[in-house]
Amino acid sequence: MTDSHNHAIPGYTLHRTLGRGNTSLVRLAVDRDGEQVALKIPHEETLGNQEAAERFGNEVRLTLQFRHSHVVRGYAGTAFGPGAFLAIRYYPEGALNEQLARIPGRTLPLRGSLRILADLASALAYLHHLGAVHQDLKTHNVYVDGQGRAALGDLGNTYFVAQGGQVSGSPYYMAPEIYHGESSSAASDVYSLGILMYELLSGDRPYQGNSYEELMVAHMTRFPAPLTHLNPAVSRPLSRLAEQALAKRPGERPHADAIRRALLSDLGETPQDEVYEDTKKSQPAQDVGQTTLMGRHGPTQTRNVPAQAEAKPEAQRSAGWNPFKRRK
Ligand SMILES: Nc1ncnc2c1ncn2[C@@H]1O[C@H](COP(=O)(O)OP(=O)(O)OP(=O)(O)O)[C@@H](O)[C@H]1O
Repeated sequence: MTDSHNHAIPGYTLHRTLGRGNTSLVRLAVDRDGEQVALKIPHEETLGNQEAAERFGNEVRLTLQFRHSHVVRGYAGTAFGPGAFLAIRYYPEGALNEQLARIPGRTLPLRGSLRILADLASALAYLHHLGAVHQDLKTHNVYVDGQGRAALGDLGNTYFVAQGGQVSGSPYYMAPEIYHGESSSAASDVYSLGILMYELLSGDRPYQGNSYEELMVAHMTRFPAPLTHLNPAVSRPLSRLAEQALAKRPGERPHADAIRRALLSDLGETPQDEVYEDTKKSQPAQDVGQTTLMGRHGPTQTRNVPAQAEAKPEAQRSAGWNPFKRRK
């Protein structure tokens, strides 16, 4: 597409293209230790657009800052400038939407779905514990490894609630209050998790529409059938929680950790309290003026980068209709 993808990135040997998103090209690469990584390299258009460049910079910093087994692990990165990149764990199967597209009927075995959902609920509980919201939970941003364990990726729209941030989301997964123009919150992430629970456990997203407006009306006014009616293998308590996750009012939704516990119970496991690795909670994205380049074994180098711009008021939704496309 552009030159920005072809420049060398010190320390990496670039191999084939894994995928192309709106923001970046993703290449398979091998690092100095001979390990495979996925390298996200922003498009030239991304670097040339302040808002898009900030979103990429935000993804770099938060991915390197967060430490959780179900958040895609970041190894190294440069947040801004012509050498910007992000090295993350490589998932040979690609994103979950791509994995599902290869399966007849787009349905995983029940235990596989429960495990993925439990891992994602765990990732959300971690972000919410830190005071952050993800804003874009969907199968496109979920990566599953060979053991069937899931990690949440694409932190470009993630922000710390106390700092404020730009509201975003994908129409299929967006909570009613986001359609209303309100701020996102832990509860709006939980709503997206509720949509994903229906998608993975019943085989279909609960709300459909042929336009942004139709989908908005569906999210605001309709109620899906209980999950246990659509898939009798789902327990009643879990089914109830999925319905509560889709409550129209954010205050009526459960916490992500309650959903994690119910999912583990359906897997026949006794849920334990989660213990979090020490994440640099004191460095929310807007305050960080440096990007730390991390090796696999810790920080190796720092570079100055501009601090992120002030949070902007809500922007217009995108003109083109794509129910998976982020609302920016
Ligand atoms: N860690 C990874 N391992 C393997 N493949 C990956 C990985 N990350 C991304 N990909 C591939 O690259 C594609 C594009 O990635 P992604 O959607 O994150 O791009 P983006 O431009 O940053 O995102 P967006 O389109 O939301 O702005 C994915 O659909 C997937 O096929």
